[in-house]
Amino acid sequence: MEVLVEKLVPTGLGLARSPEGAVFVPGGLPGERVRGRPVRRKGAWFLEEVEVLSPSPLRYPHPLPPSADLPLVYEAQLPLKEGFVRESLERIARLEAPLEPIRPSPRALAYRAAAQYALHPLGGLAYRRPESHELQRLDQDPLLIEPLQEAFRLLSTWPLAAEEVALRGSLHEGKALLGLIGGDPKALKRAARALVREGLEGVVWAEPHPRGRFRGRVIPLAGRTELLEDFGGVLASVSVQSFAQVNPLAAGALFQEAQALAGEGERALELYAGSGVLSLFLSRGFREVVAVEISKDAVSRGQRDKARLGAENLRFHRGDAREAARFGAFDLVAVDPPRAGLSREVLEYLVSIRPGRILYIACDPATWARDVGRLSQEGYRLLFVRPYDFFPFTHHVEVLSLLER
Ligand SMILES: C[S@@+](CC[C@H](N)C(=O)[O-])C[C@H]1O[C@@H](n2cnc3c(N)ncnc32)[C@H](O)[C@@H]1O
Repeated sequence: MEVLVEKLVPTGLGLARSPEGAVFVPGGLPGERVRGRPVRRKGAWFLEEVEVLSPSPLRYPHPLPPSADLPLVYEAQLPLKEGFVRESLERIARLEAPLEPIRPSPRALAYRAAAQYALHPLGGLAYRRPESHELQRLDQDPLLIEPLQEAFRLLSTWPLAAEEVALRGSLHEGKALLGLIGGDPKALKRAARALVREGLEGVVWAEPHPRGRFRGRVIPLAGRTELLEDFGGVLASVSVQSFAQVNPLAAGALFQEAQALAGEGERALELYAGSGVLSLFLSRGFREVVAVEISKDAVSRGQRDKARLGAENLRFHRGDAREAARFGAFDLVAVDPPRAGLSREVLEYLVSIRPGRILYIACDPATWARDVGRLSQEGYRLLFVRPYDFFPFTHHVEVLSLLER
């Protein structure tokens, strides 16, 4: 089938029309004629084995990793991402709020401070296609920050008897940590020590787990387990084991603007707080801040960051955001949930305590729009929305927003 890609939809797929109806085109850019094999999945048509017949003049001309699903010159990515947020708001929340201009990533390349790869059995790092066992060997990843580019080169020369690697770097320290997932930790110890001698700052081993990386046992093998990173002027810890923002420069700018929007008050709550970097910002303007996070590693890093920075008025609670009701009422609640958005319980909690302001940071515009739509039915007004580009060369877009009742 041959079609013309008309636009990109918020999931990053190209959209084209055919005599059979709408067709989604992975990797197709607006204005491109493409050819591929139509496949019907979940009631929609998708093109597979896509061949671009007439490339867009805006197509990025240099190599990118397979995970980069928006291969456009940087300036052309930004209006598309802004459009994804506006479209989600209008179509899902049925709201027309003024959108602040998207804030570009301070770096279009070399911005990723965290990444995961499969290890190729013949050595080197590889990309595993979603829902497939097929491995594609990679010889570089220009999206990685410099210390991770070095780690990438080092790992390309060492065959390692593990299944996957997770990398975390720090721009502030100029260093990199490695997580080896799978294999035998005893057998990997010598390699881990050698990798530290070659320049990595630390190596941990993690047991593969069906529910995701770092859900099982984690054993430090050599060197350090944490680094310090600068997020908008706040020095906070990062590790391979638990969430920290992938693009520290872009996230730092978002946290600064979030703090300005949050202003001052008595009590603030952050749900889905990670190691509490945003809470550290909020602790400057609120008498008391409570940070709720489910990951043990993130909470223990947060506790140490809090002690090092002297944020006496910040309190961590390790637990599920659904338990928030036990902490009472707050002037401001900040949420930064995973892609699934807020759970029903968290929405019910917000509606019941009715904080004056809700600061909502989102990594998925569709679930954010769903939640914002629900909150607007409960009397909240969407006062501020700004898309942020945390992930150049991918369709992903972050949203900073403020609701007020
Ligand atoms: C998008 S991250 C945001 C972290 C933090 N705000 C930051 O910027 O570093 C989402 C966080 O929510 C946590 N999380 C996921 N489900 C949770 C739940 N049900 N209750 C509490 N935390 C949860 C994850 O462990 C992760 O740290």
